[in-house]
Amino acid sequence: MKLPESQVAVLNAASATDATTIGSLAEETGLKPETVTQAAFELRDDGYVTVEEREEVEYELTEEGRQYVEDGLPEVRLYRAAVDAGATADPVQMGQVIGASGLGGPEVDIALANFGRKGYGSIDSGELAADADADAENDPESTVLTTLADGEAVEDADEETLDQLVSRNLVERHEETVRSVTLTDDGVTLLMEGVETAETVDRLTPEMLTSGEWEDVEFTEYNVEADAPEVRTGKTHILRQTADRVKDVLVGMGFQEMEGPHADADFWINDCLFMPQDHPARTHWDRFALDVPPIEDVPEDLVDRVEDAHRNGVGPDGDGYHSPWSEDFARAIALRGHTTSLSMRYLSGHEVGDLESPQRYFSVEKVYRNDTLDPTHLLEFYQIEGWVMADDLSVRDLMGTFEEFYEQFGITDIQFKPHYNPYTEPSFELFGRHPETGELIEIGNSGMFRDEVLEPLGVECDVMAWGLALERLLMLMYGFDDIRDVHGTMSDLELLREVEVLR
Ligand SMILES: N[C@@H](Cc1ccccc1)C(=O)O
Repeated sequence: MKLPESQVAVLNAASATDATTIGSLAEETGLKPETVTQAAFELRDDGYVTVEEREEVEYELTEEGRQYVEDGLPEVRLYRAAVDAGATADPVQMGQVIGASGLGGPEVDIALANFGRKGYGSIDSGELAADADADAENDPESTVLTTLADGEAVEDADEETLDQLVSRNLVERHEETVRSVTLTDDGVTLLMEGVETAETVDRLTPEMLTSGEWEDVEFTEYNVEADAPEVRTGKTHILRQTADRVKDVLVGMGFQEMEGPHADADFWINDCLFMPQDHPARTHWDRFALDVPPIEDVPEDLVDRVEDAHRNGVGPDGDGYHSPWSEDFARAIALRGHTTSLSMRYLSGHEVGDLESPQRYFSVEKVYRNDTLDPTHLLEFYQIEGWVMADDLSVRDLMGTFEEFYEQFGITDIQFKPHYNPYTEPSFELFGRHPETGELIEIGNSGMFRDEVLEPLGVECDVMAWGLALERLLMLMYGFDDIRDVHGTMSDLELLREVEVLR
């Protein structure tokens, strides 16, 4: 019988009476663990060995854990110093105990937090009292750390202590699948009958192609189940990937990209949009105001026209808001709550000069809102802003554009709901169905800019516009139901590492 070299090596190294781990087989044969695993699976498929799998948990000291094995846990050192200072009898000034303990830097906070948690004593108005009955010399966490440092197994240690050490980042927990190989009767028979090494080739090379050797060699079969080393390279976050894809799609639809400041004048964020200065969204509740000098660079004549629109409206039947309007208020700086500020900058001619119809512009940029965090709201998110300027636009154009856009992401059942914005008429909210929960979720807001917006800007044709949430698009594409899984400090790293990139 002829078998590939690695299989022959594994057969010879395996035993019929004891299960041998892939690790020991790799050591004995001098082959890589993944090669041994592959050979073992192939032999198993032919009935010559059995492969047993077991999940094993291993614990390893971290750098900090190792440090504490040498120096003692900070809370234990604090307790010793407290006992020496007589804090078991009467409370002692905390500063004195800390000084005597030799603890410094972040260790002090660590010591204090764990001192209290473990019941070694208490701290009250700057004084530290130690509990005389506490047994800091037999601290279970210290014991586990020393056991690990001695290279001994900690399987018997209390689960809670291990969890605590892992959460303190003193110990790392590794879980792995350990496979062991045992010869079957057929395997033993095969060995007794004798096996020879077959020359198999595991990859095709350019040399083999040119020499024609490929025609005669025997190729190793692929085993897609074989363990391969896990490679964790850096990769682009799916939010960024999706943002890039959105940009590509919009560029493909003939749009140009807008750029502009994250911190901007209220003038561009709100006033140009005919948002009354006493609008609820303009109060400090929603807005991240910045304590910086007001903007200087705004065209005076535009400020006048915008003020006039607010006070008197536009057109012969125009009517303004009859509410206060102040230029200082307009010039104050805040983090933009939407990127419609960019649309205003571009439509006014302030960024790239006066624009001739038709035009299409977009941005995929961050916006900031003082919202309450929940599964669908973050304090900052990405908005897909866009507008089309043309001589004669209708709601059908708006809807058609969204259908065309979302279709590129596999989303074909967009729904529209009439809405109100101070700056568009008519206005529509967009909804899409969440692929997992089946719920309709809001994915954007849109409309045709009103004359009160366009006239001061000097735009004489129609403009349809929108702001779509990139994170919501992501939810529809990937089925996430909590946006905090992909964005921010609570993100689920495993999910981000493993999520398949949809193209
Ligand atoms: N600014 C709106 C989106 C929008 C932009 C342009 C026109 C209409 C709506 C929002 O943030 O919800």
